[in-house]
Amino acid sequence: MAKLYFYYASMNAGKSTNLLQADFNYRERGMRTLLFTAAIDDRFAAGTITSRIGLAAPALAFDTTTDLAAITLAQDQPPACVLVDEAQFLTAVQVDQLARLADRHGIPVLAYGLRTDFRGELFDGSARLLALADSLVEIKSVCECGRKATMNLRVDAAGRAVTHGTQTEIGGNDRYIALCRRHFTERAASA
Ligand SMILES: Nc1ncnc2c1ncn2[C@@H]1O[C@H](COP(=O)(O)OP(=O)(O)O)[C@@H](O)[C@H]1O
Ligand SMILES: Cc1cn([C@H]2C[C@H](O)[C@@H](COP(=O)(O)O)O2)c(=O)[nH]c1=O
Ligand SMILES: [Zn+2]
Repeated sequence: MAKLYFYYASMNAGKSTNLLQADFNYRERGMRTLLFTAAIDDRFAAGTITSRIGLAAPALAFDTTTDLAAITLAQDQPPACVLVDEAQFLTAVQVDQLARLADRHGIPVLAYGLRTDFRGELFDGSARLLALADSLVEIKSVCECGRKATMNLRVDAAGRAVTHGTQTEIGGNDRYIALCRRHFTERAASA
Protein backbone atom coordinates (compact mmCIF):
# COMPACT_ATOMS: atom_id res chain seq x y z
CA MET A 1 0.00 0.00 0.00
CA ALA A 2 1.32 3.43 -0.91
CA LYS A 3 1.84 5.76 2.03
CA LEU A 4 1.66 9.44 2.86
CA TYR A 5 4.84 10.49 4.66
CA PHE A 6 5.40 13.74 6.56
CA TYR A 7 9.05 14.63 7.05
CA TYR A 8 8.98 17.55 9.48
CA ALA A 9 11.66 19.68 11.05
CA SER A 10 12.66 23.16 12.04
CA MET A 11 14.19 25.48 9.47
CA ASN A 12 17.65 24.76 8.10
CA ALA A 13 17.45 21.09 9.11
CA GLY A 14 17.96 19.58 5.66
CA LYS A 15 14.36 19.06 4.49
CA SER A 16 14.95 20.20 0.91
CA THR A 17 18.24 18.30 0.77
CA ASN A 18 16.48 15.16 1.94
CA LEU A 19 13.71 15.63 -0.63
CA LEU A 20 16.19 16.10 -3.46
CA GLN A 21 18.10 12.98 -2.39
CA ALA A 22 14.89 10.94 -2.36
CA ASP A 23 13.99 12.33 -5.78
CA PHE A 24 17.43 11.43 -7.18
CA ASN A 25 17.11 7.96 -5.70
CA TYR A 26 13.86 7.31 -7.60
CA ARG A 27 15.13 8.81 -10.82
CA GLU A 28 18.46 6.97 -10.85
CA ARG A 29 16.40 3.79 -10.85
CA GLY A 30 14.51 4.94 -13.93
CA MET A 31 11.34 5.99 -12.09
CA ARG A 32 9.45 9.21 -12.77
CA THR A 33 8.76 11.66 -9.97
CA LEU A 34 6.65 14.79 -9.65
CA LEU A 35 7.88 17.65 -7.47
CA PHE A 36 5.82 20.48 -5.98
CA THR A 37 6.85 23.53 -3.96
CA ALA A 38 5.02 26.59 -2.65
CA ALA A 39 4.72 29.46 -5.13
CA ILE A 40 4.79 31.86 -2.20
CA ASP A 41 8.34 30.87 -1.24
CA ASP A 42 10.30 32.93 -3.73
CA ARG A 43 13.67 32.94 -1.97
CA PHE A 44 15.31 31.13 -4.86
CA ALA A 45 14.28 30.75 -8.52
CA ALA A 46 10.49 30.39 -8.85
CA GLY A 47 9.39 26.81 -9.41
CA THR A 48 12.64 25.40 -8.06
CA ILE A 49 13.42 23.41 -4.94
CA THR A 50 16.78 24.62 -3.65
CA SER A 51 18.73 23.35 -0.68
CA ARG A 52 21.32 25.39 1.15
CA ILE A 53 23.84 22.67 0.34
CA GLY A 54 23.58 23.65 -3.34
CA LEU A 55 21.29 20.98 -4.80
CA ALA A 56 18.29 22.14 -6.85
CA ALA A 57 15.56 20.70 -9.06
CA PRO A 58 12.62 22.13 -11.00
CA ALA A 59 9.22 21.75 -9.38
CA LEU A 60 5.60 22.70 -10.02
CA ALA A 61 4.58 25.69 -7.91
CA PHE A 62 1.40 25.33 -5.82
CA ASP A 63 -0.78 27.96 -4.23
CA THR A 64 -3.86 27.46 -2.10
CA THR A 65 -6.05 26.85 -5.19
CA THR A 66 -3.88 24.17 -6.83
CA ASP A 67 -5.41 20.69 -7.12
CA LEU A 68 -2.30 18.57 -6.61
CA ALA A 69 -4.15 15.30 -7.23
CA ALA A 70 -5.65 16.48 -10.52
CA ILE A 71 -2.27 17.68 -11.77
CA THR A 72 -0.61 14.41 -10.77
CA LEU A 73 -3.25 12.26 -12.44
CA ALA A 74 -3.16 14.40 -15.61
CA GLN A 75 0.50 13.52 -16.26
CA ASP A 76 1.14 11.43 -19.42
CA GLN A 77 2.47 8.68 -17.17
CA PRO A 78 1.62 8.56 -13.48
CA PRO A 79 4.68 9.30 -11.35
CA ALA A 80 6.17 6.62 -9.12
CA CYS A 81 6.29 9.17 -6.31
CA VAL A 82 5.10 12.70 -5.52
CA LEU A 83 7.41 14.93 -3.45
CA VAL A 84 6.17 18.17 -1.88
CA ASP A 85 8.44 20.81 -0.32
CA GLU A 86 7.23 23.64 1.96
CA ALA A 87 4.28 21.39 2.86
CA GLN A 88 3.38 23.65 5.80
CA PHE A 89 1.83 25.99 3.20
CA LEU A 90 -0.62 23.33 1.93
CA THR A 91 -4.26 23.69 2.87
CA ALA A 92 -6.03 20.86 4.69
CA VAL A 93 -7.94 20.14 1.47
CA GLN A 94 -4.67 19.75 -0.44
CA VAL A 95 -3.34 17.32 2.17
CA ASP A 96 -6.55 15.32 1.70
CA GLN A 97 -5.78 15.27 -2.05
CA LEU A 98 -2.33 13.87 -1.32
CA ALA A 99 -3.79 11.18 0.93
CA ARG A 100 -6.16 10.22 -1.88
CA LEU A 101 -3.24 9.86 -4.30
CA ALA A 102 -1.72 7.31 -1.93
CA ASP A 103 -4.91 5.48 -1.01
CA ARG A 104 -6.80 5.35 -4.30
CA HIS A 105 -4.04 5.60 -6.86
CA GLY A 106 -1.17 3.80 -5.16
CA ILE A 107 1.22 6.76 -5.47
CA PRO A 108 3.48 7.33 -2.47
CA VAL A 109 3.63 10.96 -1.33
CA LEU A 110 6.58 12.42 0.55
CA ALA A 111 5.74 15.82 2.09
CA TYR A 112 8.47 17.94 3.71
CA GLY A 113 7.78 20.94 5.88
CA LEU A 114 7.91 22.87 9.11
CA ARG A 115 5.88 21.62 12.05
CA THR A 116 5.35 25.01 13.73
CA ASP A 117 5.58 28.71 12.98
CA PHE A 118 7.50 31.50 14.75
CA ARG A 119 4.96 31.48 17.61
CA GLY A 120 5.16 27.74 18.07
CA GLU A 121 1.74 27.19 16.45
CA LEU A 122 1.01 24.53 13.86
CA PHE A 123 0.66 25.56 10.23
CA ASP A 124 -2.61 24.35 8.58
CA GLY A 125 -0.78 21.99 6.23
CA SER A 126 1.35 20.58 9.02
CA ALA A 127 -1.65 20.07 11.30
CA ARG A 128 -3.46 18.06 8.63
CA LEU A 129 -0.31 16.08 7.79
CA LEU A 130 0.25 15.26 11.47
CA ALA A 131 -3.34 14.06 11.58
CA LEU A 132 -3.32 12.00 8.37
CA ALA A 133 0.19 10.81 7.49
CA ASP A 134 0.95 7.10 7.68
CA SER A 135 4.48 7.92 8.68
CA LEU A 136 5.81 10.89 10.65
CA VAL A 137 9.56 11.32 10.33
CA GLU A 138 11.45 14.01 12.21
CA ILE A 139 14.55 15.41 10.52
CA LYS A 140 16.79 16.53 13.34
CA SER A 141 19.06 19.53 13.68
CA VAL A 142 20.85 21.17 16.60
CA CYS A 143 20.29 24.36 18.59
CA GLU A 144 23.31 26.51 19.46
CA CYS A 145 23.34 24.74 22.86
CA GLY A 146 23.55 21.27 21.35
CA ARG A 147 19.97 20.22 22.12
CA LYS A 148 17.58 19.31 19.31
CA ALA A 149 16.32 22.41 17.50
CA THR A 150 12.55 21.99 17.26
CA MET A 151 11.37 25.63 17.14
CA ASN A 152 11.77 28.54 14.74
CA LEU A 153 12.49 31.98 16.19
CA ARG A 154 11.71 34.93 13.90
CA VAL A 155 14.17 37.79 14.26
CA ASP A 156 14.34 41.35 12.95
CA ALA A 157 17.25 42.95 11.10
CA ALA A 158 18.99 43.61 14.44
CA GLY A 159 18.61 39.97 15.53
CA ARG A 160 15.86 40.75 18.09
CA ALA A 161 13.07 38.21 18.55
CA VAL A 162 9.78 38.95 16.79
CA THR A 163 6.67 37.48 18.43
CA HIS A 164 3.84 39.23 16.57
CA GLY A 165 2.98 39.38 12.88
CA THR A 166 1.51 37.35 10.07
CA GLN A 167 2.13 33.63 10.05
CA THR A 168 3.63 33.68 6.57
CA GLU A 169 6.79 35.68 6.11
CA ILE A 170 9.24 34.26 3.63
CA GLY A 171 12.88 34.34 4.64
CA GLY A 172 15.97 32.35 5.38
CA ASN A 173 18.72 32.30 7.98
CA ASP A 174 18.56 36.11 8.12
CA ARG A 175 14.95 36.03 9.47
CA TYR A 176 14.75 32.75 11.38
CA ILE A 177 16.89 30.81 13.86
CA ALA A 178 16.17 27.18 14.69
CA LEU A 179 16.38 26.70 18.47
CA CYS A 180 15.53 24.17 21.14
CA ARG A 181 12.30 24.84 23.05
CA ARG A 182 14.11 26.26 26.07
CA HIS A 183 16.12 28.81 24.10
CA PHE A 184 13.17 29.65 21.84
CA THR A 185 11.06 30.42 24.92
CA GLU A 186 13.81 32.49 26.57
CA ARG A 187 14.51 34.54 23.44
CA ALA A 188 10.79 35.04 22.70
CA ALA A 189 10.17 36.22 26.28
CA SER A 190 12.89 38.86 25.91
CA ALA A 191 11.12 40.40 22.87
N1 LIG B 1 28.16 23.60 2.07
C1 LIG B 1 27.48 22.82 2.90
N2 LIG B 1 27.92 21.59 3.18
C2 LIG B 1 27.26 20.78 4.02
N3 LIG B 1 26.10 21.11 4.61
C3 LIG B 1 25.61 22.34 4.36
C4 LIG B 1 26.26 23.25 3.50
N4 LIG B 1 25.51 24.37 3.45
C5 LIG B 1 24.45 24.19 4.27
N5 LIG B 1 24.52 22.95 4.82
C6 LIG B 1 23.57 22.34 5.75
O1 LIG B 1 22.36 22.09 5.06
C7 LIG B 1 21.27 22.13 5.97
C8 LIG B 1 20.17 22.96 5.40
O2 LIG B 1 19.65 22.26 4.29
P1 LIG B 1 18.27 22.66 3.61
O3 LIG B 1 17.88 21.45 2.80
O4 LIG B 1 18.40 23.93 2.89
O5 LIG B 1 17.34 22.81 4.91
P2 LIG B 1 15.76 23.06 5.07
O6 LIG B 1 15.10 22.72 3.76
O7 LIG B 1 15.35 22.16 6.19
O8 LIG B 1 15.60 24.50 5.45
C9 LIG B 1 21.82 22.71 7.27
O9 LIG B 1 21.96 21.64 8.19
C10 LIG B 1 23.17 23.26 6.89
O10 LIG B 1 24.07 23.15 7.98
C1 LIG C 1 8.92 29.71 10.96
C2 LIG C 1 8.24 30.33 9.79
C3 LIG C 1 8.75 30.17 8.53
N1 LIG C 1 8.15 30.75 7.46
C4 LIG C 1 8.73 30.60 6.11
C5 LIG C 1 10.17 31.02 6.03
C6 LIG C 1 10.70 30.22 4.87
O1 LIG C 1 10.40 30.96 3.69
C7 LIG C 1 9.85 28.93 4.92
C8 LIG C 1 10.59 27.74 5.49
O2 LIG C 1 11.80 27.53 4.83
P1 LIG C 1 12.75 26.20 4.96
O3 LIG C 1 14.13 26.75 5.03
O4 LIG C 1 12.50 25.45 3.70
O5 LIG C 1 12.33 25.45 6.16
O6 LIG C 1 8.74 29.22 5.76
C9 LIG C 1 6.98 31.47 7.63
O7 LIG C 1 6.40 31.98 6.66
N2 LIG C 1 6.48 31.64 8.89
C10 LIG C 1 7.06 31.09 9.97
O8 LIG C 1 6.54 31.29 11.10
ZN1 LIG D 1 19.17 25.51 22.95
